[in-house]
Amino acid sequence: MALLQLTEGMRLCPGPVKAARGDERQENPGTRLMTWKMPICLLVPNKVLSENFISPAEENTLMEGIDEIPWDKSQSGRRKQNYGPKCNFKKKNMKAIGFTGFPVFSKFIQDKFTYVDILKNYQTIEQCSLEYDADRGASIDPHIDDCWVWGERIVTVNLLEDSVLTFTPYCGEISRYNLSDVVLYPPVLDKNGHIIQECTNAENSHFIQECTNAENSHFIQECTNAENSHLNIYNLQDQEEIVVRVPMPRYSLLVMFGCARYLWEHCVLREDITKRRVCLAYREFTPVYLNGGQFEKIGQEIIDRAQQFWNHKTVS
Ligand SMILES: O=C(O)CCC(=O)C(=O)O
Ligand SMILES: [Fe+2]
Repeated sequence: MALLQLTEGMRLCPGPVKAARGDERQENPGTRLMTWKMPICLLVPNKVLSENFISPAEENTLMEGIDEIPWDKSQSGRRKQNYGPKCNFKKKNMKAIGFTGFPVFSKFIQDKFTYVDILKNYQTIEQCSLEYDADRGASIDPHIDDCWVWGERIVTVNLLEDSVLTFTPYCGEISRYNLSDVVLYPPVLDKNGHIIQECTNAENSHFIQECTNAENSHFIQECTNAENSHLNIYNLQDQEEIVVRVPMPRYSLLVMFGCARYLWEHCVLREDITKRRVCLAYREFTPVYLNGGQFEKIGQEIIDRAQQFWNHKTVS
């Protein structure tokens, strides 16, 4: 399956996020935020997108199943269906109880992950359907997905309409989002998006120590040094004014990792929901929950549950 490295279609927007969200649209209600007058292509390393990951027929199958399951209300006008362990990110507490795996109609998506190089050894431990309805003004605020339990590769499959993931550099506290935990475990992918083999070799009991050496690990240092960081190209004074717009076409798969995962916050703006968008979001464990990791035991219990698939028509 072909994977496109996303270098085009990203826009460096001159101006604060607030202006990007509202002002320009009010002046020009017909224009989309993507059509900036002075687009500058910005290579954000470590974001990969596979277009047409699923077919229209597969989307139909998914949506039929999804809409037969009740939705839960979520924040910012979203609705969700969440399958995974219960996590308290502040207390760093995780419970397997209540997690019974995933709806069987969505299994083919996880099966397809096997053919994506960048998703080698990807074991989903959380799958979440998210619905954004324009009538409810749905959006998701800028954030970084938790770094204590959720691993490097965050995957989304995009359904029903094209949308955009908007990135802004994160300049806040390292304690937020449990970002400080990132240095405690090895990266899964190098900066070119290649799997770091030694780190996924379960037989190598010292893999954590090996891979947390200065050369391989510590994304935060690695990505902010002059050589690797594309942020530095622009010699940013006001980092909060940088906005990168990443298209998420309908039917596509998007994998966020490395710098895009740890150094940028991402959000979906209300303006980028035309009618109704649904996405499936997938998460894997951080290495401390995997083979040889400190919390392998609870990790294995959850992985056993994550390998179950149930029929929503026969299970209540
Ligand atoms: O809707 C999306 O594509 C992003 C969702 C997201 O960022 C999240 O669930 O953490
Ligand atoms: Fe997220």
